[in-house]
Amino acid sequence: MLEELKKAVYEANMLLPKYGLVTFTWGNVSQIDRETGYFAIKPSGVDYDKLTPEDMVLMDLDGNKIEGKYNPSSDTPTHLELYKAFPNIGGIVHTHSPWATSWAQAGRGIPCYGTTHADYMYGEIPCVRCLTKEEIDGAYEKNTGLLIAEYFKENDYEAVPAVLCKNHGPFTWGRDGHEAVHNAVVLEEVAKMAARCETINPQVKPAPQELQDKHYYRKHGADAYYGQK
Ligand SMILES: O=C(CO)[C@@H](O)[C@H](O)COP(=O)(O)O
Repeated sequence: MLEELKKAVYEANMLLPKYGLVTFTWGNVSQIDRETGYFAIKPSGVDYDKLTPEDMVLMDLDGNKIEGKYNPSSDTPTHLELYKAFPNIGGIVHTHSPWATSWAQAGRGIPCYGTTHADYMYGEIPCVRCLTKEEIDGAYEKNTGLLIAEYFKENDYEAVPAVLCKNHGPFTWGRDGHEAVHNAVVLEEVAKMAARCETINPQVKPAPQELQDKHYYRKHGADAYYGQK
C-alpha cells in the first residue's frame, strides 16, 4: 500500500546521512498522504545502510500501525501531533544534527544574523521550553508534539519551518519529506554559522530588519511558502 509514498520517504531518510545530519540510527523523516490520512515514517532503530522502501512503516493519525514489519520511529507521536495540528505540513524531519542540537541543549533560539538565514526562515528560529516532569513521565514524544503545536498556534510555522526542543533537538517540516530535509540542512548550516558568528563577535546583533525582509520576501514574496497567503 502507498508504495510511492514509502519510496519517497525512504529516499528522504537516506538524505539525512548523506548531508551529515545523523549518526548511527538517530533521526527520522516522515511524509503524509492527506487523501488517506496515512503517513510513512522510518522504522525505529534500523541502520540507514540496511533500510529499504518496504521498511517504511505506515501509520494513521490515530497512532495505529497500518502496515510494516518494524516498529515505527519512537518520535512517531511527535510527527503525528504536528500533522494533526497543521494541514499544510506534508513532511517532517527530526535529527540530532550537532550544531542545531547544541543550540537546543543551550536552550537558545537562533537569531537571524544574515541573509543565508533570512533566505529560508523569517526571524529567530525558536527554542521551545523543556518538558515538565509530568510531561516527561507521561507521553514524552506526544507532549513534545503538543508543545511545538502550541507554540506555532501563535507563530507562523510557514515562515519558520523549524523548531528547537530544549535539551533534545530540532524538528523541521515542509510540503513533503524532501522539503523538510532541505529545511533540516539549512537549519544545521545556519546553526553552525550563528554559533561561529557569536564566537567571533560576542556582541553581534541580528541583521537589520529591512535586510531580513528583503531576502525572505524576495524568495517567498506574497505567496506563502506552502501556497497562496
Ligand atoms: O530523539 C531520539 C532519541 O532521543 C530519536 O530521534 C532517536 O534518535 C531515533 O529514534 P528512532 O527513530 O530510531 O526510534
